[in-house]
Amino acid sequence: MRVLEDDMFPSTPGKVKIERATAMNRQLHRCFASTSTMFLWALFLVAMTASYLSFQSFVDTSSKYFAASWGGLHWERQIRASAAPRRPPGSAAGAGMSVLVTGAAGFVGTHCSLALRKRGDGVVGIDNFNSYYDPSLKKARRSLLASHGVFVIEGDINDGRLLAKLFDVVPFTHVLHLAAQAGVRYAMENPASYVHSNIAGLVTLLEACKDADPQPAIVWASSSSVYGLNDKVPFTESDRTDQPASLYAATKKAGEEITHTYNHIYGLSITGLRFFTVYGPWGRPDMAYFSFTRNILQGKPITVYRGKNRVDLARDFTYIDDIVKGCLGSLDTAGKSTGTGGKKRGPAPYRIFNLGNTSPVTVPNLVSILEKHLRVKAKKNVVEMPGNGDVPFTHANISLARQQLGYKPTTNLDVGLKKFVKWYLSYYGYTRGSKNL
Ligand SMILES: O=C(O)[C@H]1O[C@H](OP(=O)(O)OP(=O)(O)OC[C@H]2O[C@@H](n3ccc(=O)[nH]c3=O)[C@H](O)[C@@H]2O)[C@H](O)[C@@H](O)[C@@H]1O
Repeated sequence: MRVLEDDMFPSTPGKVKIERATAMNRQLHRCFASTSTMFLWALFLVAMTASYLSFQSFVDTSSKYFAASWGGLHWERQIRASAAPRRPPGSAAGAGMSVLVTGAAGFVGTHCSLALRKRGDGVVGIDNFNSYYDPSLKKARRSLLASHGVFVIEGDINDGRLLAKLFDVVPFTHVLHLAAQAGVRYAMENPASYVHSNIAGLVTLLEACKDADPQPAIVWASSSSVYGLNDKVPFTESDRTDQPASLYAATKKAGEEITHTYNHIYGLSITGLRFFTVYGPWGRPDMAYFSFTRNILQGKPITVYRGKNRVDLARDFTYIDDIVKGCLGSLDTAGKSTGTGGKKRGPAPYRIFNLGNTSPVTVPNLVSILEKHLRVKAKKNVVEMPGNGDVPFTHANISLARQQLGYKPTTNLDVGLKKFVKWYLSYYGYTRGSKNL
């Protein structure tokens, strides 16, 4: 510091004060000038950063907006192409349907969409790709559908504007409504999601259908869980369904009542299908057969629930291909809706069918079959069924579906699980005989 001062100031004493003062003024001025320059630079940088950030957020928002957006000529063209039936004119099977499949990237939705497409019907899918379970599986299903010419829109059934637009672009003859919040026990974790999809979403969809001209016929997924605490076996469509054991079941039962209202007031043709624990390739990872398979292969324990008095739980497990036949049979036999311009012109069909397998299997038996096909022993924790909405058993009477839809399940649990395991190993990259199996 000392050295610096000496260097800066001349040694002549008389001049020192003046020169020092002048020098100090210069210094101060320089200093002031550089501070204000720095201040200006700082201001400039702040302004640049702020405009960069706001530009970024604009880009983010608009890219989100554009990603979630729909509409436009290209979009409409894709929808029309996907919705167009491809049956040869004059073919024995008739002209072909144009079906809007909700939940098309879901398990049952994918299988039904493919089956419809393969026989020459037009299909447009809609799915919100939510994260209830691994969305990458839903995206893989969407790719499979795309490879067969089925276009799946990413959108929510709660979006009334989107639905109105869809009916504007395509006069769908049928709606296969499979979008839902599924899962019995998850309702205790996230009750609102059941109300959002199974109640509010359903009403939004029905509103769009009732306003559509022509009105489509609707086939939709109810559930075996509506039988709730009913203990009269096998479960028949006319049995009591006013004692649900879970919120999930209650929302499905509400769906049956809500669809009845739209049938009664607006003349919508309605078919509700009570599915019984559907399983198979491309299935739902939240279901027991799927999560058991995953855990068994990873050497992790599985929890097997048991009923009161050590009674095993049982389900009327139904293979996906049988369910698909039931869904297509329902679409084929659904009578027309009768309303136009939101007004009913006459009575329209209202039907409810069980789609089950008619031979319940206990959960421990399910585990044994999986062990056999996986060639791995399960580590089982057997615990008493918690009070979480589960019911001890299900068993379908399918006489009505057999009679009216020609529904006849042909795959037993052993055969069905063998097919599931084959798919699972291939999809998740396991190779028999290698060290990963
Ligand atoms: O048929 C139906 O209506 C319903 O079928 C299934 O519900 P659920 O039968 O409970 O099917 P899983 O969750 O696969 O359970 C099957 C059986 O395994 C048992 N389980 C489940 C999970 C577990 O960790 N351990 C276990 O023992 C359950 O108690 C049940 O008895 C579906 O998840 C519902 O979406 C569908 O509506």
